[in-house]
Amino acid sequence: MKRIAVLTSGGDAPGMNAAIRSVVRVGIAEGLEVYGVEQGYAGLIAGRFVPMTVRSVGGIIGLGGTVLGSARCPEFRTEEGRRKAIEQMQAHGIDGLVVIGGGGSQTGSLLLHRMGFPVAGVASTIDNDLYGFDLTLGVDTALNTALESLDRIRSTASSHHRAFLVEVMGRDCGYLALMTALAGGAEVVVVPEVDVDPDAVARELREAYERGKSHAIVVVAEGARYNAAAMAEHFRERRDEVGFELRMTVLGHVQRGGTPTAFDRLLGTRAGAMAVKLLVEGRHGHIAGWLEGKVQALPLEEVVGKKRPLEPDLLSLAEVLAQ
Ligand SMILES: Nc1ncnc2c1ncn2[C@@H]1O[C@H](COP(=O)(O)OP(=O)(O)O)[C@@H](O)[C@H]1O
Ligand SMILES: O=P(O)(O)OC[C@H]1O[C@](O)(COP(=O)(O)O)[C@@H](O)[C@@H]1O
Ligand SMILES: [Mg+2]
Repeated sequence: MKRIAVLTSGGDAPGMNAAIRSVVRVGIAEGLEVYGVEQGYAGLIAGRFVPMTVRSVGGIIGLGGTVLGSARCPEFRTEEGRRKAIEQMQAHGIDGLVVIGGGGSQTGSLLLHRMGFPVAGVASTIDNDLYGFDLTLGVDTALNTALESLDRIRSTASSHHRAFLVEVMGRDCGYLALMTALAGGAEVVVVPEVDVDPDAVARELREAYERGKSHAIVVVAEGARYNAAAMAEHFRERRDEVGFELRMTVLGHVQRGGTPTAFDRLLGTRAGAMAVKLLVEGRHGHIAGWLEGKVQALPLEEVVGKKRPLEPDLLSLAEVLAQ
């Protein structure tokens, strides 16, 4: 292997820049030429390769987002699109690819691997929905950001004796919501993995009100059957059942931006380094991520296409603690 490329794909995640920096510098230290691909798979298909030097990644370790840019690329979902991507890499003499991204991106990288192109992944998404890993790159920062917002909401909720519906990201995975609720001391958490009746949520709020709580926080995952807006709409005509006056905050992309935590910088750094080693050592079709207290590689075949379960114990713990 002489020349590798690195791209970031899907929703950006804090720590991606640390991973890019690590891929570039470890790759160069291994004697490889390293190219960055702009805008994820869209840039791969269009041949947007930029030669990287040790200097091109100077000063980026603490930056949120991704200096390479990211994209969602429908064309890459087609075999034709993936063939074009491989042709572009061959035309540029690239013989290995590091894909920094989440479940969708790694589905794409597995398909490249099956087409015979050497790939290595870095498990990266704020959703923490990748099967097989304990934590993906960006989750720690996103969780801390959501938590900071929740703390701010709680103080104003308490002053006004209100209940808040706080919606957090995670696509169809409830991990961020559950952990935000647990770490933020929320009264109720609503995740996509459990079908929650909004009337049951109203009852819980009412009980909290009658117990004399000064506020109540419901953390709602965006992918739940009733997201925050749907839940608020459901409660609109039932204010008396809830007790508290109600407000809603959708945290949205705030959770995806900002400076990566120490954990995410270190995870990006170590997983990026491992991805390069995987390519160099010929362990193609693997993905590096955080598992059991260290960075480990798993075969993409074992990771892609499976659903990461939520820990049921933590769901019941959140319920017990919400007294
Ligand atoms: N089933 C698939 N087959 C091929 N490529 C895919 C597939 N799913 C996603 N991708 C590619 O990966 C990109 C990012 O996926 P997405 O699900 O949006 O983000 P993430 O990788 O963060 O989960 C998509 O825009 C598409 O180009
Ligand atoms: O940025 P967009 O395109 O609005 O997408 C929002 C989605 O991206 C995420 O922030 C991250 O998801 P991915 O890591 O799968 O890209 C989800 O939590 C959210 O549902
Ligand atoms: Mg995803």
